Amino acid sequence: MEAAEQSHRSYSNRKNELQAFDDTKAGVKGLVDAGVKKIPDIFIHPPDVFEKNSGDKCKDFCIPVIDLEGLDKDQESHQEIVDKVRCASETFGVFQVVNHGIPVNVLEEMLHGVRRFFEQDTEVKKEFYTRDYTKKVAYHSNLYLFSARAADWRDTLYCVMAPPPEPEELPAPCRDIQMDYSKHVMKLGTTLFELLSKALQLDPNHLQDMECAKGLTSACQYYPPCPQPELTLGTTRHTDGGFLTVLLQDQVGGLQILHQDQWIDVPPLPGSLVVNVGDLLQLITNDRFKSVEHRVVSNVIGPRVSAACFFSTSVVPSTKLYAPIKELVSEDNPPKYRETTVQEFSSYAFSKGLGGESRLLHFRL
Ligand SMILES: O=C(O)CCC(=O)C(=O)O
Ligand SMILES: [Fe+2]
Repeated sequence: MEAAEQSHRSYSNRKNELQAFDDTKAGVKGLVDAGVKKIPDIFIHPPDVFEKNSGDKCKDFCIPVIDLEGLDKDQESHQEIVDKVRCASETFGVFQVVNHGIPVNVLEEMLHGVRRFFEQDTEVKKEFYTRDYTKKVAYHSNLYLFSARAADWRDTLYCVMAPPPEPEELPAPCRDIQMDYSKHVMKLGTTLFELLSKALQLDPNHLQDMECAKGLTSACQYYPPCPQPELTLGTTRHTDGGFLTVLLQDQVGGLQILHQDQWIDVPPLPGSLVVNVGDLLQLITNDRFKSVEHRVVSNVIGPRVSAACFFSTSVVPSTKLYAPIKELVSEDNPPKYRETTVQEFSSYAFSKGLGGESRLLHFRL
C-alpha cells in the first residue's frame, strides 16, 4: 500500500473510532464497565509524553503548602502568608492551601457528588452528553476528542457556576453540593485575589475590581482505573486559561506540574485545595506570576475524582479589556502583552486545545 493511502486509511479509521466512542455517550467509564483490558488505539499517547518524570528528584521541589489559619491573627502572620503566596506564584505558579475555611465535610461531599454523577445509570447520564459548548451544563469525554493527538482516559462534567445556574439545571446527583461548594469557592476566591493583590503591592481590591473573581466554571473530572496507564494520560499537559484555578482532588494522586523541565507530583493532602495561576493572571501581571503547566497521569487504581473551579469570565459577555496592570510595568519592564478581552483569549485558547505551545505567545508584543 502507498504510504499516503495508508496514512489516509489510518486517519479515517481513527476518525471512525473516535466517532464510535463519542456515539456511545458512555465515556471512558463505559469502556471500563465493559471490561476492556487493552486500551483502544485512540487513547495511546506518543511515547515522548512520558519523558522527564522527576522520579526521586521530586523530593527536591516541594510544592508550597500555605496555611491560611493565621490570616486574621495578627499583622505579622498575615504578611507571612502574603509573602508565601508571592513566592509560590512567582516560582511555581501553584500552591496548596490548608485551613482555607471550606469545611472538610463539604469537600468530601463534593467529591462524593462528582462520583455519584458519573456512577449513576448510564442511560440517565447520557441526557447530559453534549459537545454544544454554549450549554451551561455539559457532560462528555475529552473536550478536544476530535482534534487532539490522543484521547485522555477521563470523563468530564462542565458547569457554569457564576453567574449561578438555577439549581434544576444541574444534574440531581450533585446539584445541592455543587451549589454549596461553589459558594464556598467564590468566598475563598475573594480571599485569594486579595492576597494576590497584596503580593503584587497593589490595593487589596485591585484584582477583584478587575473582575477576576466574578465568573466561575467548574470541571468535575472522573478518571476510571486504567488497565495500561503507561500508554495514556488522564489529562494532557496544559495551562488553565482563566485567572486562577481552585482544584479539589481525592486521595488517589496523579496530578503533576512541570517545573524546571521536570514533572513533579502534587501529592494529595487531606483537606487541602490546589491553587494555580492561569494564563490571564500571567498576562495581567506581565509574567510576574506564572501560569503552570500541569497534567494528570493514569493509574491502575481508581476511579480518581477531582473538581476544578476556574475563575474566568469567559461565559459572561463583556468587552472589558485586559492588559498588563499599569502599576506593574515601567520603562525597564515594558508591557509584554497586548490588550485583549477574556472572550477573545478564551476562544483562542479553545481553538488551540491542550498540549501545544503557550497560548500566551499569540498575545505577546
Ligand atoms: O484532575 C485534576 O487534578 C486536574 C484537572 C485539570 O487540570 C483541569 O481540569 O484543568
Ligand atoms: Fe488544568
